[in-house]
Formats: sequence, structure tokens, C-alpha cells
Amino acid sequence: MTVRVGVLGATGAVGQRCIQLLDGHPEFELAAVTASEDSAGLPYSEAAKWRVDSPIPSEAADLTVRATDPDEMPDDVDLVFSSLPSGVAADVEPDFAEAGYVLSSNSSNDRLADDVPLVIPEINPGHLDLLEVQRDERGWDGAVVKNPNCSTITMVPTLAALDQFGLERVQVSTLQAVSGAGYSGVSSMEIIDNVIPHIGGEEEKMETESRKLLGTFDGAELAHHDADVSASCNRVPTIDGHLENVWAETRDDVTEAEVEDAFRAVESLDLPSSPDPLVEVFEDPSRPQPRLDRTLGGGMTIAAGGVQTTPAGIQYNTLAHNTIRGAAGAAVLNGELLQSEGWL
Ligand SMILES: NC(=O)C1=CN([C@@H]2O[C@H](COP(=O)(O)OP(=O)(O)OC[C@H]3O[C@@H](n4cnc5c(N)ncnc54)[C@H](OP(=O)(O)O)[C@@H]3O)[C@@H](O)[C@H]2O)C=CC1
Ligand SMILES: N[C@@H](CC(=O)OP(=O)(O)O)C(=O)O
Repeated sequence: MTVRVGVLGATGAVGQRCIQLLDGHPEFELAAVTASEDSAGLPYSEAAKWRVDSPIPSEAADLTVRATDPDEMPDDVDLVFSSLPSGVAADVEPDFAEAGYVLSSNSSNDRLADDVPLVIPEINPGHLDLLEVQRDERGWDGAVVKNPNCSTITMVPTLAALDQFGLERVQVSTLQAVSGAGYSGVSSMEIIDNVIPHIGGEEEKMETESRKLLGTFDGAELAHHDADVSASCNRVPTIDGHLENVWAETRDDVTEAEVEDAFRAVESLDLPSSPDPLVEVFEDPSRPQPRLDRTLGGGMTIAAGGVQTTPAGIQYNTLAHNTIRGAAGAAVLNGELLQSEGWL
């Protein structure tokens, strides 16, 4: 069955990635694109300043951009991807859900809400059942599912693998690509020949979202994981791909080989966008690197390497493509999970 989909914020950096990933998708057919009032009424090819590294898909180019309003959405759209600025999303996503649309959203608003599933399909697919609580509490026919922040999603699959040894404490330092700030987010004069040791709100997102993702849902309430997570976030002059240095302390003693085996054992899913393997483990301690490894698995693979045991815990490096696995690809994969679990 083909699912007709819409993209909110389709002209933006993440929206364009979403349009790229939907081109030729085996289950989803693009039916509608929206943006701000400035873009509404224009052909998508004119409204979107196309900056993705493949030609603009013809199925999108000729669509007329709609205003971001549920009344403007075709009735036969089954699934809506949202990549709006979070302030805008906070206003309009509930309107879409109330109007009966199921949303897979990138935006950071409501990621920590008690009745909003925050999902990485290979890690916590069961949290999707929180939608029953959401529909009961909000009276929606539609629904809202979130994918996590791009830096959070880069480290959580490996932390989930370590949890079998009793995950107690995590410290992480990030090296985040400029695309994470959006096309005009960081000026060239700020970032060339430089590193900026602060990204507003990012550290708190990594610390809180990771504990929700690793938490346990009992069918009624979601208990967040009790590990201490502490993050330090840095912007570096790479284009795409967030690299992270992680130190994790576990209850049990573990060897480097056990850690690598645990990473390799994280299972992918039988969904079109889930890569196999999910976690690619490098023996070469100089990998993964953003330029060399960010497109593994179509940008959906989590790469890890440099595993060593230290007095501060297990140390390793992890990398993911921030606008694919960290944003648009994560939303598309959540859409595939919603479809396979019968929520559409
Ligand atoms: N960049 C990244 O790596 C990641 C981004 N995200 C999140 O995804 C979301 C989008 O980010 P990004 O693509 O970088 O942002 P952009 O600024 O590039 O794009 C924003 C999109 O929203 C539209 N828009 C802006 N204001 C309004 C409005 N008032 N009403 C309707 N539509 C509006 C824009 O339309 P128009 O073109 O007409 O202005 C555009 O389509 C954000 O919430 C961000 O935090 C999540 C993870 C990673
Ligand atoms: N803050 C991230 C990108 C982002 O937009 O994150 P979020 O989805 O949590 O707003 C970065 O700078 O790389």
C-alpha cells in the first residue's frame, strides 16, 4: 500500500533532506509541501533554495507550496513529516493532530512531554504505544511522534548496547557540523579557523532526551533511565556529520572486545531506511571521521571506533550524519515504523 505524505517546512535544510529521502521511497508518495506565508503559492522549485547534494526530485519540483495549516492539507494525506522551527511547530503541530493527521516531527518542542513518544525505531520501538495515552489525554484522532536531537541520536544506540552491563554514568563531548545550525546559522567568519565551545540548549537536550529514550514504558507511564548524563557541545568547521567522544561507566567490568561485540549486536529493523548493520564498528582508532564515514548506510548508520577501557570508564568515538540519521532520515524511519505498526 502506498502512503500519501506531506512535509511541513519543506523548503528548509531538514525539509529538503526529507524531500530527497522521499524521492523513490518504496512506501511513501509525496503529495503536499508547506512552508511560511512567504513561500505559499510558489512552485516548490522556486520557493526552495535547493542545497542538497542531488538534483531536486521532479515529483517535488512541480508541487505548489501550501501554507502550513491543516485546512490546506489534502484530505487523503495519511502521514505528515514536520521540520518547522520549534516555536512554529509548537503552535501548529497540535492543530494537525487534532485535524486527524499523524505527524512524525523533527522539531524539539514537546520531545520530553509525558505523552509524546520520542523514538529511535531500532532502540525503543515499544515507546510508540505511548500514542494510546496521547490520544486518550488529548482526544486527538491524529498523533505526534518525535525523533531526538541529532547529537542525542548519535550516541544513544551505543549507550543502549552498553545498558546490558548496567549503564551508570555518561560523559560526552561533541564536535558538531555547521549544518546543524541551519544554512545561515553560523557565519563563515565565525567558524573558519575556529571552534565554538557552546551550542545553546544542546547539552541539556543530550542529557534529558537520552534518559527518556533509554527509559522503560510499562503501558501507562514512561520511567526515564537513571544514568547520569553530562554533555559538552562544540561547533566545528565540518559541513555534515556530528562526531562525539564518549566516556561511559557501567556497573559491570567489561573488556574492549565485549563492548565492540555489544555495539555490533544492536539489531537493525526490516524497514526501508534501517541500515544493516545499525552500528559499524571500526578497528582503526582514527575512524570514524565525518568526511569519510558520514554517508555509510545512506547516512543512516551509526559509526563507532576507538574503543578502550580507561580509569574514567569505557571510552569510544561515535559519528552520525546529523541531517539524515539526526533529522530527516530519523523522521522518515519513524514514519516507516508508524506504518508497519498500523498507526496510519
Ligand atoms: N539542521 C539540523 O541538523 C537539524 C534541525 N532540526 C530541527 O528541524 C527544524 C527545521 O530546521 P531547519 O530545516 O534547519 O530550519 P530552516 O530554517 O532551514 O527551515 C525552516 C522551515 O520552516 C518554514 N517556516 C519558517 N517559519 C514558518 C512559519 N511561521 N510558518 C510556517 N512555516 C515556517 C520555512 O519556510 P520558508 O522557506 O518559507 O521560510 C522552512 O521551510 C527545527 O526545529 C530544527 O531544530 C532537527 C535536527 C537537526
Ligand atoms: N542543535 C543541533 C541541531 C538541531 O536543530 O537540534 P534540535 O532538533 O534539537 O533543535 C545542532 O546544532 O547541531
